[in-house]
Amino acid sequence: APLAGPLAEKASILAASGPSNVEFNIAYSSNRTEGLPTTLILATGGTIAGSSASNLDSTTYQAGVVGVGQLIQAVPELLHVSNIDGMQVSNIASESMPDSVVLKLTKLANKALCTPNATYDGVVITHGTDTLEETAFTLDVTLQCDKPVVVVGAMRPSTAISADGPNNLLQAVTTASHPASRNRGALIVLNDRVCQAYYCEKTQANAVDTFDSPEPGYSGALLSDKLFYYSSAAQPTFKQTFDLSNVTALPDVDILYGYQGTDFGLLNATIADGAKGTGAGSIPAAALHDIDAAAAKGIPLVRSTKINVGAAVPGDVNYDSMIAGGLLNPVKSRRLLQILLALNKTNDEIRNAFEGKLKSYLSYKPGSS
Ligand SMILES: NC(=O)C[C@H](N)C(=O)O
Repeated sequence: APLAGPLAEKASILAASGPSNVEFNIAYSSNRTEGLPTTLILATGGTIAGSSASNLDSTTYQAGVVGVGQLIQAVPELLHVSNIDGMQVSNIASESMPDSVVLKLTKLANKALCTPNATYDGVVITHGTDTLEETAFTLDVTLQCDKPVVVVGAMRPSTAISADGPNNLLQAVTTASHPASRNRGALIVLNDRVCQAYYCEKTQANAVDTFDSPEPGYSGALLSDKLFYYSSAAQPTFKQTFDLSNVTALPDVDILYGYQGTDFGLLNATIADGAKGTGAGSIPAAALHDIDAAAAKGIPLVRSTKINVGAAVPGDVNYDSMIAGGLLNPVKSRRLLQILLALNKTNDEIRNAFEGKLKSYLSYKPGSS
């Protein structure tokens, strides 16, 4: 049925924000202070822009209500740190974030930061937290220069007692406009921590202390309003970057979740429905026949672990028709597979992009160079 009411309005915002339209449509521009860096805020919605009639409500509010100008003006301290422009890219809960808007975000960020006459020093993306790691990962592997993109959200809506959005936004702009943030790819900043987008995940559904990358750890932190990093700039070992400037759409890739009693009829259904690739974890033996058949048709299948921490390791003979996602969780594996398919990579190139570097570590022989 056609959408009605507020949802119809949101759907029309999304329709207007297709990837071919990557002009800066600046809704808010601060007075310029000479000598300060300049940050572009790309607002997409989420709880950071959420609102509720009750200041006690942190769970059943409406996400994606407050506009970018209001978000910025609620934190005048931002203007002591950076000159600010703000653009409203969408205003939705992140569980409704379409691939087209994520593709648009990466194009806007690259245009703002990486073109020869780029005037911005950093980009901040305000985003719902439920799928924030997917957008942040996509930005991380598609950014074409060493300037920072910082993705930020909030766990409490703007109307809540002790809303976390304003301070998170200030910390995000502080991070995006700081020279020490260069050459670190995309970063996620919430709750006084700076986390590398490649590894960072949402780990708690409700609490403000939720984004973490438990094994690699945080890159930096904010003490009051001051940023520091634990180490000099470094990129994740397994990260590769890709140029999406000529890509107009990301292909369909579905995720199938493995559990006791998994119905792998879904695998065939999703392929029949046009999926160009799928992801899964360790696989029930009963599904292997269908998996091998799908792989034989040339459909790349990536298996990645649903456990937050750890790796799907290449070289497992039980699953040799599948590609191992390594350290990437299912949603990040999906994004990487979409990007590789959008760039028309062959299945061997896709396998190599997922497995190559981890395999070279696993095949290391002491004494070899
Ligand atoms: N805290 C949040 O932002 C959750 C919200 N459902 C969203 O992702 O948009």
